[in-house]
Amino acid sequence: PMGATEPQWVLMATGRSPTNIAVIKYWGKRDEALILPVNDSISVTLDPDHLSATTTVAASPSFPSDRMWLNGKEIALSGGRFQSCLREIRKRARDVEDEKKGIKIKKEDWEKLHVHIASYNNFPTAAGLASSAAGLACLVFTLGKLMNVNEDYGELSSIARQGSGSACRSIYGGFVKWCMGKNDDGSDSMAVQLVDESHWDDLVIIIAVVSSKQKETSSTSGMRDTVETSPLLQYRAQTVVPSRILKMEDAIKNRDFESFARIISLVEKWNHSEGTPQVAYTFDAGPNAVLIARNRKTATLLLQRLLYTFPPQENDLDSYMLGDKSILSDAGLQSIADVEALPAPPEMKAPNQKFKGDVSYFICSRPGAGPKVLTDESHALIDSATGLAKGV
Ligand SMILES: Nc1ncnc2c1ncn2[C@@H]1O[C@H](COP(=O)(O)OP(=O)(O)OP(=O)(O)O)[C@@H](O)[C@H]1O
Ligand SMILES: C[C@@](O)(CCOP(=O)(O)OP(=O)(O)O)CC(=O)O
Repeated sequence: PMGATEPQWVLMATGRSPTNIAVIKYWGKRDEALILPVNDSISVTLDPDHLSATTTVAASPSFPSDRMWLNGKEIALSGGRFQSCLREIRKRARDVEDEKKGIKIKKEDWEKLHVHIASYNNFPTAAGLASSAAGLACLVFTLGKLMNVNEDYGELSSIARQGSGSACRSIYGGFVKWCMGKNDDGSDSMAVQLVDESHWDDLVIIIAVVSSKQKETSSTSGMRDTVETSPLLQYRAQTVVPSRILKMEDAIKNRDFESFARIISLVEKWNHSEGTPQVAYTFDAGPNAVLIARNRKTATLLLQRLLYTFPPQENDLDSYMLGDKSILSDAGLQSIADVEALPAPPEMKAPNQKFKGDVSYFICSRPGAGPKVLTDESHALIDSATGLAKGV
């Protein structure tokens, strides 16, 4: 029933996708348009409760064009990456029937139907916290649901890859490997799940957000510069990464924190003084540190050290720790007074080194699950009556 005289309908789907943090980084492309990398990479997916994108996609015969709102502001969909994702999902669209709403869409109708997309990130966008990974994975996953796409997750990851490379890894939970592939058309460049989020669930991941300002250099242009100017990148891609990928896969499968931490380096002093690594750390293309503690107990000891050294600027602990706030009480830190009473860590040689205000806030997270559909209509970001983003 798509005639102009019929009452117009709006069909919607809402999904939520996690971010991921690479422990073996993707850096450098061999094909810019298809987003094909020069090396394999491995990441851990973060709990979507703490860091995720939520996206509603809507289709209606009354929409004259495709439109998108990100965090309440309309943005252009004309970019090649958004267009690739839309095109690839549309190509795979199938018949959809919603009996309750009396909507019937034939496979071939999808070519003519336009979509409205509204997305919201529950963390800062374009600040080096992989918003593009969560965002593009969520767009592809949710469009796929709306259009009843039947492809397996490998295929979806390959489409998400064309939106942003790291997005292909956010299609799965747990630990994920992006296999670079060999084919020129990118058909074998996709992500696979190594283990799900329950495999190594005592890991605690604390992100120190040093700056949530928009980065000056995007990963896209940063890695382009590296490809063009660094004679070392080839050596990394061809020699360093392949052997590390194997070691990292073994470390993950065996929950071998020592190997895992050695590969991505150490939180130097403490790990040295303990003799065996307690915490691993990694950075993406930005200033924010991602700290990975081997278990909850270690995470509380880490947090005491972090808050001793980086006390909050404002006298408010609640806004200083986002995500899983319960880590604060586990560490015995209920109030600013508790933070002020923290003793200097024994391994610290210059105990007066405190850097108030250097960290904006922390986010406490853990390995998390992959994308999912949010069926409860209250999560929808598009108003089904108007077809427009809510609250704009
Ligand atoms: N929820 C979303 N839905 C769709 N697109 C998004 C979403 N969030 C971010 N993006 C896209 O990703 C871009 C930001 O990506 P960019 O790579 O610059 O930053 P980042 O992903 O936060 O950092 P990095 O990838 O280096 O960790 C935005 O300008 C927008 O185009
Ligand atoms: C440092 C990284 O986070 C780089 C991520 O780069 P993007 O995936 O954001 O780049 P594009 O493919 O150009 O969109 C490392 C990683 O996630 O593996």
